[in-house]
Amino acid sequence: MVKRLEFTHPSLKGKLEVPGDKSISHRAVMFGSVAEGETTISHFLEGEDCLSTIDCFRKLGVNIEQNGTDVKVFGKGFTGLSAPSEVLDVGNSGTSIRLLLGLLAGVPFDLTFTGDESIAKRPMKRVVAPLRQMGAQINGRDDGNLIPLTVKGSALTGIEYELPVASAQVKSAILLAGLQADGETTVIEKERTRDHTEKMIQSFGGHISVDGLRITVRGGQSFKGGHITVPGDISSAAFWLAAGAIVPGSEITIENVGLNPTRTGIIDVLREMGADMDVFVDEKAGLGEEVGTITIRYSKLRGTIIGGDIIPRLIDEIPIIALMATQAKGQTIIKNAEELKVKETNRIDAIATQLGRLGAMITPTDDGLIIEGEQSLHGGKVDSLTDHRIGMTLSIASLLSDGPVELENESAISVSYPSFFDDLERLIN
Ligand SMILES: O=C(O)C1=C[C@@H](OP(=O)(O)O)[C@@H](O)[C@H](O)C1
Ligand SMILES: C=C(OP(=O)(O)O)C(=O)O
Repeated sequence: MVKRLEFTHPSLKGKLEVPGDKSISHRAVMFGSVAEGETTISHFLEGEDCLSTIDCFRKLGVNIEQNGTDVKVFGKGFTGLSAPSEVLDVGNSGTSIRLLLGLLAGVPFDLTFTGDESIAKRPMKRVVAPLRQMGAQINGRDDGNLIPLTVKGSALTGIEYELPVASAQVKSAILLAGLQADGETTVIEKERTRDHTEKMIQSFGGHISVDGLRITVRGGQSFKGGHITVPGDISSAAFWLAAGAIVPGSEITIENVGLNPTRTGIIDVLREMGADMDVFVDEKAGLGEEVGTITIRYSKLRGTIIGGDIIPRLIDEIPIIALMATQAKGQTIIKNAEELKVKETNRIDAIATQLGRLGAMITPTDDGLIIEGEQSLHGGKVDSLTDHRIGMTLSIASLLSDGPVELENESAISVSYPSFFDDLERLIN
């Protein structure tokens, strides 16, 4: 499908709430399923990725009622899951497969995972290798580096594991396996990554110890269901933060957005680039997750250098940050972001080629991008390459382009933000 995006001197104004956080929505369903008793979830992200997680647990015998953004999970406990008669299909979702491999490595039955064309290219050895060290029996293409993968549920033993990559998915997979392993499991992070799994273990009544970058869980724990209100996803809000900052005449307020410090790298970058922005931390969402309100107004930005330990705190926001940088005064350099190569697409290439089609001068490097500032964009034909974040970045770019933008594969956006174009229309003046 092709979407034609054509705007004449738009400005974006208004208040909105973005859909629920994708990382937290996945984890709420996972913990709700292996907890005892009922879990109710409100402001759940009804995006395709999180629906894939629900679908997998239904196939594992968990009764889940989903009514829009309200979800009720009738937990079965770790021991109540049943052998699926079908293959578990994670669709486009890296978070689903990597976390489920950990969560399910120790169940007493066999299962098979598959997914779409993009997930079939994404590396799985990063989770398969440590899980095998724990005793998991996982087999698949390319010695388990690529799906389809089969898991032959087996007894697990705790390990101490130093993460070779800064990845919350790998950390979470090991911790989730550790919950069913014999003894203790310790993960040592390279750099701090999003800590929603750690917070959720606690809010479901479990125990976890976090000592700097060293995180330990013990096996044999049980969890108790409860209520979870999912904060708005800062990774979705990022598109409006960028649009507000670079589209002349804009002023946007985003309410109830998650402000967990392991996710707020975009706010640090906006400040560094000189954005006109107010951030208020309002309340706790009941998960130990900070929530608040951000207001952003158009202003002239300046280029910056982004690298080091901020990268995991903004990894999914790099496509939209690259677009912001095309409008800033001076050059922007993004480095230490090689992980972008193994997302839904190779995002380093996708950003450079697709924004390049609209006239942006962006040089891909081995671990990031060099972006020239103060560029004017023109219309053209672009492609999301079936990557939701690339699709949304190109849609925001169309607000600045002189001439229509034709976006191919726009439907990918529903992976994380099904109401993206409705919200865009509401904000346009
Ligand atoms: O744990 C999570 O929910 C996620 C972790 C990140 O992936 P990596 O762990 O591969 O960096 C991120 O890119 C993804 O969108 C969601
Ligand atoms: C990388 C992403 O997600 P996942 O790894 O879950 O596919 C993303 O949402 O940008």
